[in-house]
Amino acid sequence: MEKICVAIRLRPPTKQNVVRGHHWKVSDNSISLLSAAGSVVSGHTFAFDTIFGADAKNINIYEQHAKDVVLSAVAGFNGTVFAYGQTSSGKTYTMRGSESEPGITRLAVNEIFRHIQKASDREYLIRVSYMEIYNEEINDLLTPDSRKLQVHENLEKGVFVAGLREEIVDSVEQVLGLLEAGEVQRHFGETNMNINSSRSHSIFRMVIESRSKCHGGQGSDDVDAVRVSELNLVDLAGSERIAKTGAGGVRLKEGGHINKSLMCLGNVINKLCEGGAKQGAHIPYRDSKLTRILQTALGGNARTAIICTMTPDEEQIDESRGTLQFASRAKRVTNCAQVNETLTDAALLKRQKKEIEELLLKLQGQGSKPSEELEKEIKHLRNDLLKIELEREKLELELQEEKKALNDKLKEQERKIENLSTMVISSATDDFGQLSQKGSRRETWCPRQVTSDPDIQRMKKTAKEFEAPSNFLGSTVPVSLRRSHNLGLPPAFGSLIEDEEDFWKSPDVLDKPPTPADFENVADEDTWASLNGGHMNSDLFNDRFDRRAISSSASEDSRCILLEHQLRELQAQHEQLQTSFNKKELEHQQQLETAIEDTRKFKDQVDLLSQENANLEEALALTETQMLPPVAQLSPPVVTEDYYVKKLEELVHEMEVEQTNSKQEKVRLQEEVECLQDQLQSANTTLQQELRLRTELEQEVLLLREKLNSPNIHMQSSIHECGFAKNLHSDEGFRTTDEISLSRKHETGELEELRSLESSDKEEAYYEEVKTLAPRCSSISDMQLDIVGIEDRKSEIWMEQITGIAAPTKLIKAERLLLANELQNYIGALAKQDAAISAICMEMKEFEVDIMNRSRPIC
Ligand SMILES: Nc1ncnc2c1ncn2[C@@H]1O[C@H](COP(=O)(O)OP(=O)(O)OP(=O)(O)O)[C@@H](O)[C@H]1O
Repeated sequence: MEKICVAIRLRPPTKQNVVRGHHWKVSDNSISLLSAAGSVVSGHTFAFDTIFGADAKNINIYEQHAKDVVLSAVAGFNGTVFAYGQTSSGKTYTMRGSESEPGITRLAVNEIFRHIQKASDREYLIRVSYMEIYNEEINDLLTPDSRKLQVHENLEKGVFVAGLREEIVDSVEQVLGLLEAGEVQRHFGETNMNINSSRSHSIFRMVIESRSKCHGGQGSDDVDAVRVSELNLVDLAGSERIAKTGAGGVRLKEGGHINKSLMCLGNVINKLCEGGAKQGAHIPYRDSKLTRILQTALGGNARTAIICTMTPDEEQIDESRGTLQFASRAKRVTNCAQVNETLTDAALLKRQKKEIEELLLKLQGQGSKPSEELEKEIKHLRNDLLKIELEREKLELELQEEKKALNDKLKEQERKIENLSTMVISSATDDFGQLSQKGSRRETWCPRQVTSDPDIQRMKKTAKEFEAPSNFLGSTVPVSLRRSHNLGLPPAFGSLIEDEEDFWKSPDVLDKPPTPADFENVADEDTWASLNGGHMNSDLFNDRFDRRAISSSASEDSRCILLEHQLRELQAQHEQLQTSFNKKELEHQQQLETAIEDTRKFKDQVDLLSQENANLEEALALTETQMLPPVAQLSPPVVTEDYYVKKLEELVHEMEVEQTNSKQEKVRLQEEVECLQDQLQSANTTLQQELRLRTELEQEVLLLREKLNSPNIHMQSSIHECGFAKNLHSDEGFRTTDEISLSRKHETGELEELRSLESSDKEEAYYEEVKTLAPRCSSISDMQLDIVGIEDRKSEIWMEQITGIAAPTKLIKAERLLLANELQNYIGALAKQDAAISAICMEMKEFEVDIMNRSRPIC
């Protein structure tokens, strides 16, 4: 047994910098309402396990308050986390959150998948569903067309929503996708208090199934047990005051439904915290869809955490107080959570098989002792069977008793209807046919003074008429009503009385009305009230008949109408009883069937174990016979011939099974060989590819080597070319022409133009110019001067050329370095390829050996 965990979350105020009147103050784990002066308002201090202030983040709330419930759900306990509070207090903010601050739902989903991925010993299957309760109708948020779903309950599933879609999921992303899709379908709307107010309660459910990964192996007994738990993450719609939300039309209707269902939730919590569940009192889960769906979470087999959200605003003090009161009650509710583990049929069989094997082993090891154990086991099972049978009988008896009681009730109702029918008829007859005979009847049963007025006497006699029906409630003596409280008067009858009021006020009519003590034989008032459909005023009962007596035939008509009305109501009651009787009968029938089914199963188990026991005893006898000394063996065999025949047949059967198995194994091995051959072939292909790649790489390396050598040659030839050109200029007989042209160029300033030309083109341009300008040279001195200039210029150009070559040389060197690195990398890659190829070769060899081994004929 554990209590529901309740935490309070205070959202930030909606208005900043307001004048401080009454306000809430949090200190440690308690919250109090303070007046403007700062004193605590009496009766307004509430204590809780945790109170989260306005600066708390969703992650803090999850870690401290919801995480345990989520992890318990992974471990097989049912769990529910829900947010409760008035509108706009931050429920959706807490449960759904935002992109920047994910809420409890997202954090829980992440946690579950993180946990599952880490778990190495169990495997999990997760299903999710998402529904909303809108205007007291259940809609499937994952299937928009699925509306108005119904809640059902059965022994196997407990309370469930029929037709709700469940999606199997295997990743956080998939769940978040479904959540988003569901959110789109959910009903939100704008009110004065919240621009995006939830108009429905939403329930996001994760069903977590898990089982041990080593099922089928040796080890724990419970390896095949399956755990199934549910985690409900609920975002409730908030309670609202119509005056504040300004709801009208659709919003008004929604608000009504929201408030009603929250009231039902409050009622359930109230009943539970008063200890109703323990005392077996009725808990009104069925009053709303919300409480019905959350039934397990409230006082049932589940761990539950509630986050009560509230706003600190002064205008919302009443609502916040309501939330705190709800929270205080909720934290007193106790749940009884346990791991939900089920055994599949296969697992059950396996467990039993294992038990038998163990028993056999013991039998072999310890002589006859295990058979005692077996007997014990059988006894135990028989006891269980007996218990179940007893329970079934009890149920049958109960059913019969209930049937009888209902039948009796029905009969009684029928009798009453009959009586009333008779009364209706007789009253009509009395009124119109037998008025003249009334004078001869008994005066009165009322011990009071009677007037001499003939009308009044007639009235009294008519009152006796009511007393008369001898079969009224099976009594033959006069009956009256016990007056204790006023049950109200039907309007038609009321008006009748008003008409005659003056008459009754007259002191001559009656002295005093009779008191209950005046009557010895009285009928129960409730019976009378039920006969009259709860409308009869017992104070007026006696008077009614007196007044009727003196009233006209119209009042007799009213009586007829009244009786007919009662008759109709009784018939309705009768029908109701009949329906409930049928329902009860059906329920009992179902219970009976279940009990019979259980009994049958147990019987089967007992038979199985008895059979097993018999076999074991036979086997034991046989072993003992075989172990007898040779002389003893000469004595007549303990086991019959039939037994041997049976054993032989079994042996033959076993061999046949083994043969079939070995055939299947052969086929499987052949398939495996084929598969391995395929693998070999693909490995061969890979090898070919690797070899081709290797050749390519080698070629590439060669090319790179060539490339590395080539820049040297190029550089040397460039240098050589430069030197050669210099020599050429000094040796050739162009000098004069050059000198002339250059001196001319100096004169004309055209040499400057030449200098700006690219160094490679400079020489050529220079000679061209020399050729063109030569005829223009006239004096030798000029020529001599020019020769000096030309020489200087030439050496300048050569220097430029040499400097020009230095830069490419540097580049080439860098390139060479790069290429060397690249080459190194290629060589490394080549080595890796070599290693891979040798590994593949090794693997291939292993495959071949394996294939050889497997292809050997099976002995
Ligand atoms: N702790 C908080 N911190 C910051 N903002 C908050 C906090 N709680 C709520 N809010 C803001 O207040 C507004 C109303 O919150 P929310 O919609 O979660 O309220 P609600 O209780 O779900 O209301 P309803 O019942 O009407 O759906 C939102 O804009 C939300 O961002």
